[in-house]
Amino acid sequence: MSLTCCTPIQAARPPLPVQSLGALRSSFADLSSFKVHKAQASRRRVVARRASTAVHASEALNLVKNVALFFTPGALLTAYAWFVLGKGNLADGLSRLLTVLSQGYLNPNTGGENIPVTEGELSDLAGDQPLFVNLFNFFIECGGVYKLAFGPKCFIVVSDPVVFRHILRENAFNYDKGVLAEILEPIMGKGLIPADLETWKPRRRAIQPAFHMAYINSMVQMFNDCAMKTSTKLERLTADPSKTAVVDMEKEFYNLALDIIGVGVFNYDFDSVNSESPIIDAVYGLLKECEHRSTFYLPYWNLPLANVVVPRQRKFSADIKFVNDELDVLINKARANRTVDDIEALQNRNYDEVSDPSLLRFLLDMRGEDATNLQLRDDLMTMLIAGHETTAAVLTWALFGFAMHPEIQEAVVSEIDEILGDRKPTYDDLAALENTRLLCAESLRLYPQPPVLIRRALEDDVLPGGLNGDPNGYPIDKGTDLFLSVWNLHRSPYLWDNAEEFDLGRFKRPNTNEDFNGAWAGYDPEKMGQLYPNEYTSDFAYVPFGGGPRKCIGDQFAFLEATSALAVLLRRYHFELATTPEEVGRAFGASIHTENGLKMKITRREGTQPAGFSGGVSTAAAAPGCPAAAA
Ligand code: HEM
Repeated sequence: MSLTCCTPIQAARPPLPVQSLGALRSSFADLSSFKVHKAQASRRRVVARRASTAVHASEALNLVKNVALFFTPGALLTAYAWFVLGKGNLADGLSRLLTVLSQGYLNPNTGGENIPVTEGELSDLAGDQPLFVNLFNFFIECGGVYKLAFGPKCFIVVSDPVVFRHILRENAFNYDKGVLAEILEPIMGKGLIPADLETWKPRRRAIQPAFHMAYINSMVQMFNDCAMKTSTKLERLTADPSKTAVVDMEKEFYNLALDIIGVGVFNYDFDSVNSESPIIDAVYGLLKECEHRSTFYLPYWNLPLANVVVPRQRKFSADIKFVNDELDVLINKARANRTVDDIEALQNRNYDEVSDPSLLRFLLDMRGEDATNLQLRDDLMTMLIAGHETTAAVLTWALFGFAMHPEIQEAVVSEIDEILGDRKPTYDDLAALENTRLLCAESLRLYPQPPVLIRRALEDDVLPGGLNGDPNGYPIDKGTDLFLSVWNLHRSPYLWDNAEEFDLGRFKRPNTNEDFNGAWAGYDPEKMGQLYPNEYTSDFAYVPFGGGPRKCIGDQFAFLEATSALAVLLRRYHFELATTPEEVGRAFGASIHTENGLKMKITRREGTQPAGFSGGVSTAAAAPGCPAAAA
């Protein structure tokens, strides 16, 4: 790799462990065509240039295909972009021009004159790797806080736990979701994730109590029943012992997670594990569009007529209308059966007897909560999207990590056999499955979803310098856009031993780095009172669910869901990778989920019960929408 460090601050940084370097070399081998120039200017600057003109040409072609379609005086503007705006290739010129036109400003001032700068063109980043993977390289080169000045926009990239803590918790209300809110607003409206602070505060206060203990317990029963539905499907697929069943488990996890979130949020059974339907198509269309918008460089969908002329935007308009109409029907139906009560009374209901335990029901029944249909729809849509792909990704990567490590398989499966057998797990059982939980936790460390959190400063602020940064901190201006790279944080060689390694025991060991001079408290497993290691146990070095007031509201829901699904499936089946690990790894690099799926050879484990639970632990009725598990 030709990237080198040059500044005094970087030279003072501890050398990378050999293992990390090896892994970095292989992970980022294709970045070796980057060339770094060292500049001794007062402002440190790293200029990266991509050498391959072939890549430039194909990127340019793709971008032109995407934008020229609707950009009416295309030829004129292309020429303007390329020749008048100057440097880079055609794609770079178009990127600058379109962003200027659609967002109305050029190179906003981000303050932070003393922040190391990584500067280049859009095409420098648009290689085979997604943006967040490239950002790791620049982190190693420039430090825990640096400016990314590629194309027309400038972001500050954060990879340091002390700075994460400042932005997410200590000065959290100085930041909103910025670019992310702009991207998600057409889909989630004013739902919790994109909401401005004024909208967010009362909605968070209203929704938080809905995730109470009785609800979570009732959800655990539903998770088990839905996971059993997947197990029953695998039983069918493995029925013929003369044939090896190869199943795309990523797809199965996406279906399972969709069924679960539908029931948990609005008591709607998509039944996507077993069937296909227009509503499932439309929801998947929206999820794909969310991914597309959050990873595409140019917000072309904001341009006039984009939703008429661009086929994928036409499909998006149709999908969102379809899903919104369905949600309206569900909300109106639930509204018609409203039985209003105080929060405490609602939380103390006997959930074994409640036919509709969903969040929607709780929000409608809560006294004093008179959210409009529009606000409820935004909240439901947000949770549908926030709770689906994220959980499916954890399951996919946990199974990948499991399949890759025989010693992990042994530790996880023997624990499930011992604690559960074929019994239906309760909350306490899932809490006792330490190895299965740590399997999920380690997957979330190496493959965090989302890999980057986005913020915009509402007022001027001073960011802490972090490890080896400026001891006086970094002043930033109001309006500054920030990428908080969870990916970098979770793989940081300054925070984790053998950071690139999938290690089930990692979160059982304490960990610290004295170079922080006490500014970072390190990781302490003794603090782990909850189901999973989090921002408190790691002092903001491990934040798969974010941290501070805007932390994920569904963290327990998701963690229990993933643990339950793995417990049910790993007990009953052997899973063996049907493709090479490199293929899976490469696919991950190309997308936020695996591109070719996670193909697994599946065989039944003898002596287990694949199509039902045994042993009478749970007395809970089967969750609505999911089949009653055999007792
Ligand atoms: C493994 C699964 C999940 C992961 C990794 C995850 C991750 C996250 C992260 C990192 C955030 C913070 C975003 C930020 O600070 O910008 C967040 C927020 C959020 N998540 Fe999750 N999430 C998961 C599952 C869920 C589920 C199941 C639900 C709902 C049932 C949910 C609902 C939300 C909501 C509503 C927010 C916004 C919270 C707020 O701003 O107040 N998430 N999630």
